[in-house]
Amino acid sequence: MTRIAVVGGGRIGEALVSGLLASGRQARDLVVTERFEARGRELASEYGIRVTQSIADAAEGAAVLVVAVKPNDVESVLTEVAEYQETSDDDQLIVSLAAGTTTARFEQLLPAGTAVVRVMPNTPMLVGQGASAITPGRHATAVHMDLVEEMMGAVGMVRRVKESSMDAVTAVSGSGPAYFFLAIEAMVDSGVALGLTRPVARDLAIQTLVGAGAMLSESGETATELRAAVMSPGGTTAAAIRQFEKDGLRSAFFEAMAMVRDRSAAMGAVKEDGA
Ligand SMILES: NC(=O)C1=CN([C@@H]2O[C@H](COP(=O)(O)OP(=O)(O)OC[C@H]3O[C@@H](n4cnc5c(N)ncnc54)[C@H](OP(=O)(O)O)[C@@H]3O)[C@@H](O)[C@H]2O)C=CC1
Ligand SMILES: O=C(O)[C@@H]1CCC=N1
Repeated sequence: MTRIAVVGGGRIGEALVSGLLASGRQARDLVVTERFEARGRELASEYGIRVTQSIADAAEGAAVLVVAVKPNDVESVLTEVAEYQETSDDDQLIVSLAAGTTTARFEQLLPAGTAVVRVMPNTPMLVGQGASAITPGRHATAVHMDLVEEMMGAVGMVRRVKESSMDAVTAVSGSGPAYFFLAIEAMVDSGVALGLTRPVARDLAIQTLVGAGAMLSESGETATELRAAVMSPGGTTAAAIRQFEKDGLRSAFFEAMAMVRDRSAAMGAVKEDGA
């Protein structure tokens, strides 16, 4: 099976590894590079995978090299990857999970002709429920895209998009889990303020999100139709929705997600001097 090296064993690197193992991929086909030694030991013992501090060590024999470090660390990681590729016969497919960073930026930092596929994943891939968008760099072929689609498809759903859509994808699904986590925090606190115990408020709020999500994905009805079905005329839900609209919840989403788009675009700018 295709050997995958993941550079960066943080939250998203772990989510990918965990999701891939749960989907049936063998631990011997995965290797992680993590510079923080204690974190590396934690991942090795939790998942039974090989963890190394050396990028070259992980890259050797891997068909795919996934870059799962913070955007600020991408340049130093790719410098090491480029050094490795220039001294070896391997020509791995490079898969970027980094927000904002364009395939052009990756190509600038890697040997000429390197195949790059950019992915915007999200953390629910940890439990096989991820949502990813993928887009090819200039040298990625249909075979490379199929390979990445299969890899990310093992941990959730995948859509192919144009690279110009990646900032919007980040606003919807990349950052999206955090919006729902925030909503749950607020619902639990509010339930407690209204007299529920915290465990009861928590269980009810979480199952409500899970159930609503299942209805959205399985019923074939739109969010608007499903919301209307909860809102009895003149009833309790209508009172809540009226207050949310009065407080600008809908426009808060528009503004917050435009902020994500702008932040992602600013991180992605290709350096003019090619440095
Ligand atoms: N978290 C999320 O929900 C999502 C994140 N992403 C993207 O994924 C990437 C990673 O994010 P996230 O996992 O949250 O970040 P983390 O900080 O949790 O993980 C990054 C990890 O990479 C390690 N690292 C950095 N440089 C190297 C190196 N040279 N060699 C080996 N390991 C290295 C870091 O070590 P150290 O701690 O020592 O710095 C850290 O453990 C980012 O680019 C982000 O934009 C994309 C979609 C969703
Ligand atoms: O917050 C971030 O920058 C990353 C990208 C999408 C989700 N987390």
